[in-house]
Formats: sequence, C-alpha cells, structure tokens
Amino acid sequence: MTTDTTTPEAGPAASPGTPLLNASGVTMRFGGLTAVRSVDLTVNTGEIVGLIGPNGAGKTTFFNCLTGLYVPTEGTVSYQGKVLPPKPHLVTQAGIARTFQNIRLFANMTVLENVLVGRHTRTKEGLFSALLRGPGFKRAETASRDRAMELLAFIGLESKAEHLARNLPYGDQRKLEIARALASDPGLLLLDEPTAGMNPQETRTTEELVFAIRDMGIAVLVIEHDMRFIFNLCDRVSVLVQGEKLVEGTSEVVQRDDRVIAAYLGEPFEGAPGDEELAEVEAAESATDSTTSTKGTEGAR
Ligand SMILES: Nc1ncnc2c1ncn2[C@@H]1O[C@H](COP(=O)(O)OP(=O)(O)OP(=O)(O)O)[C@@H](O)[C@H]1O
Repeated sequence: MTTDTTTPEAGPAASPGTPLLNASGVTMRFGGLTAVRSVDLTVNTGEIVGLIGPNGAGKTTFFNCLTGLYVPTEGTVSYQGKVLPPKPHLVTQAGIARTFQNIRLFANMTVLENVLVGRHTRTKEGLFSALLRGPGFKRAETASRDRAMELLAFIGLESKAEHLARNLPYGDQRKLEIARALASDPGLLLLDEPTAGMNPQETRTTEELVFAIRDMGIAVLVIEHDMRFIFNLCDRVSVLVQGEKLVEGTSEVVQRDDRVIAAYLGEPFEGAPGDEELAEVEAAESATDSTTSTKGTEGAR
C-alpha cells in the first residue's frame, strides 16, 4: 500500500479534538422492534472511533441513521454543529462518506470510473455544461480525473486504474470502496466492517490505511467484529448491545470491562445453575467416570 499522506486533500478543516459528529438520543424502531435505543455518540476531529457489539446489536442501523439512509424515529445527528438532513446525498455533501458491509462497487465499470462516481458531489458543472462540453466542463473533468488518480495512488491501485472492478481481488475491491468514499473529500469516514472476509495480511494493510486516512485529517468511525483490529486502531470504542450503548472508553478500558465480556459470551440467564449445582453435577460426572473406567478395566481382563 502506498501511504502518501501528502496527496489527498484533507476534509473540511477543523482544529484537532473538536466535535465533528454528534448523535444525540438516536432511536430507530421497525414496527415493534427497537433496533437502536437512545444512543449518543460523538466523534472528534483527528479521532478513530470503533463501534462494536454482538450480531444484531444495531450497529449498521445506527450507521444508516447517521448517513440519512434511515430517518431516526427519535434523536438528532449533527455534523460540525449543524443538524444533518436525512438524505444520503446531502449527508455526503456535508462531509460524511461511508462504505457498506457488502461491497457495492459498479462491477462493470473500471477502477478509475468507480472513484470518479464518488466525486460527483464535489463537481459543480451542471447538465448543460456537460452537454456542451465547454472549457469549464473539461477543466472540471481533468481535475476530477487527477484527483481520482491521486486517490488510487494513495491506496496502491494506480496501476489497475483501467481494470474492471469485478476483476480485482477481494481485498482490492474493499480498498477501492474506501477510495470511492474518499473521493467526496469527507471530513468523516464511516467504515462498515472493512476487514470482513480478509486474511490477516489484508487486515493489517487496512489498519495501516485507516491510520493514513486519519493522518490526512479525516476522522474515522468504524464498525468491525475483529477485536484485535479494533483495539489496535481506535482511540475510543463504543459498545452497543441490543440497541443500547453499554460502555464507551479507550480500548484498554473496554476490553477489560466485565459487561462487555458478558455481552459477547452471553449473560448468565435467570435460573442458571449456581456454584452448588455445578459442584453436584461435577461430582456426579466423576462418579460415573470412575464406574465406567472400573467396568472398562474389568472388561479388559
Ligand atoms: N430494515 C429493517 N427492518 C426491520 N428490522 C431491521 C431492519 N434493519 C435491521 N433490522 C433489525 O434490527 C436489529 C439490528 O440490526 P443491525 O443490522 O443494525 O445489527 P448489527 O449490529 O449491524 O448486526 P451485524 O453485526 O450482524 O451486522 C436486528 O434485529 C435486525 O433484524
């Protein structure tokens, strides 16, 4: 991977450590199911924040509320102090870009074309200009192309610019998705399971890529099931369980929290056997074992 941190333009400038994204009391109900319940989350400039939780905890639903795919039942989402309209293209225009859990590339377009699609929110030339192909349009087209090539160099896919997206290896397709998201010059990048299906080497490369993105001045909010990846990468980790925020803190704090361990391993259920019952079961099992082994010895005689 090329990590040329000077190439891509940084997102909207803001001083390090000031709030960028602010989700407040976000609730999302689907009929009788509350997938996300009153979740607050802040991402500051310069931060990499992780969002973890068991399957079905509401992580992707929460992402969809942040990016305008869902209109939250309750709560607000602000970016740089302004409430975001629940429309994906307006959220992208405001400065938030995302990738999806399942790869959503244009398979029959080239690698370069896929990145150019991601630039459309930053292109000001209108329909007439495009039809007339005047000098303004040509200048904008060249600038977009140059920028797309810079981003491809950044993620290490420059030499594959003219390949069809569908012919890329899986790990490269995931990187291309990130390049396409970066093409909208975001200030905040949301990654939904960026290492899903990757081998350890590809995961390591993705980790370096996310650090390089942060070094460009882009904050990152990432959902991931790979705990090693999350705890290596994130300045702060937020844990969702059954739609609610259970814990938030540094990687060190979160990975030692008993409630998080219990949420992943399963809370003891009501009526579960206590120590006494377990001791009785163990005693009964060892009695059975010794009978069996005696029988076994007798049988061998
Ligand atoms: N469009 C929808 N309509 C109805 N229920 C939904 C919808 N989207 C998600 N859900 C439900 O909301 C809950 C949270 O799902 P979500 O996909 O957000 O969890 P997740 O934490 O991202 O899970 P995973 O880690 O498996 O991707 C689940 O019970 C899911 O079935």
